[in-house]
Amino acid sequence: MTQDELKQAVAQAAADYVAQTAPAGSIIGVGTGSTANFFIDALAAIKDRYQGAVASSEATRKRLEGHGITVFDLNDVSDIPVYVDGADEIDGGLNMIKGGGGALTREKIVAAVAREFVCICDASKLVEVMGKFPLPVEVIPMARAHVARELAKLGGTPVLREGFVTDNGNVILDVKGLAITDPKGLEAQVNQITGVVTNGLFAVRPANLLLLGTADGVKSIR
Ligand SMILES: O=C[C@H](O)[C@H](O)[C@H](O)COP(=O)(O)O
Repeated sequence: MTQDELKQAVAQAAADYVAQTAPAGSIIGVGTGSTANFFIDALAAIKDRYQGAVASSEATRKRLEGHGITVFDLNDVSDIPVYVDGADEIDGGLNMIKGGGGALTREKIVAAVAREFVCICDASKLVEVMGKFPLPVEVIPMARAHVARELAKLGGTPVLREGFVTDNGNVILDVKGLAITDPKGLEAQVNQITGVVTNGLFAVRPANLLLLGTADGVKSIR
C-alpha cells in the first residue's frame, strides 16, 4: 500500500468511528493536513447526520465548505464530541508532535474543547521517542529572536520557517535536536517562554485513540 492509501484507510476508519460514536446533530472537530483532508472527504459522505464542523485552519474550513459542510465559529460551540486530526509524530503514550502544516495553535484550541481526540496516522508516524521531527513553535513576530535564544538554551536548534505566516499572523520556529523524553514537561517549559503562542507538543492533552494505518490494516490503539 502507498502512504496515501494508508492515510485514506485511516481516514475512512475515523469516519466510521465518528458515525458510530458522535450523536446525530452534533458538531465535529476537524484537523489539518493531508491525512485530515482524506478524513474531510470521507466525512462528506455522512455529513447529513451532523450540524456541521469546527475547522482547525483556513485550509480545512475551505475544504469542508467545498463539500457543503457548515463550518461553525468555535465561540458559538460548547460541545464537540470528537476531534479528528493527523500528527507528525506520535509515541506509545499517544503524545504527539503536530504543526508540520503550521496549524498547531488552532488545532490545540479545538482539541481542548473536544471530548475525544482521534489521531489518524500512517505507521511511519509512530515512534518510541519523539524529536526526530523538528518541534514547531508558533511565535509572535517581534519575539522571534528572543524565543530562538531561549529555545537554544533548552538544547534545541531553532530554524525560522521561511516565507510562512500562520493563520493567526505569526511565525513558526522549527526546533531541531530535542530528545523529547518528558513531552508534558517540555510542552509546559516551551509555552512559558514569553512570546510563544504555543508549541506543537500535544502531551498535556494527548490523543484518546490512535487509528494507525499499517500494511496489515488499521490498528486501534488506546
Ligand atoms: O499543522 C499541521 C498538522 O499538525 C498536521 O496534523 C500534521 O502536520 C500532520 O499532517 P499530515 O497528515 O499531512 O502528515
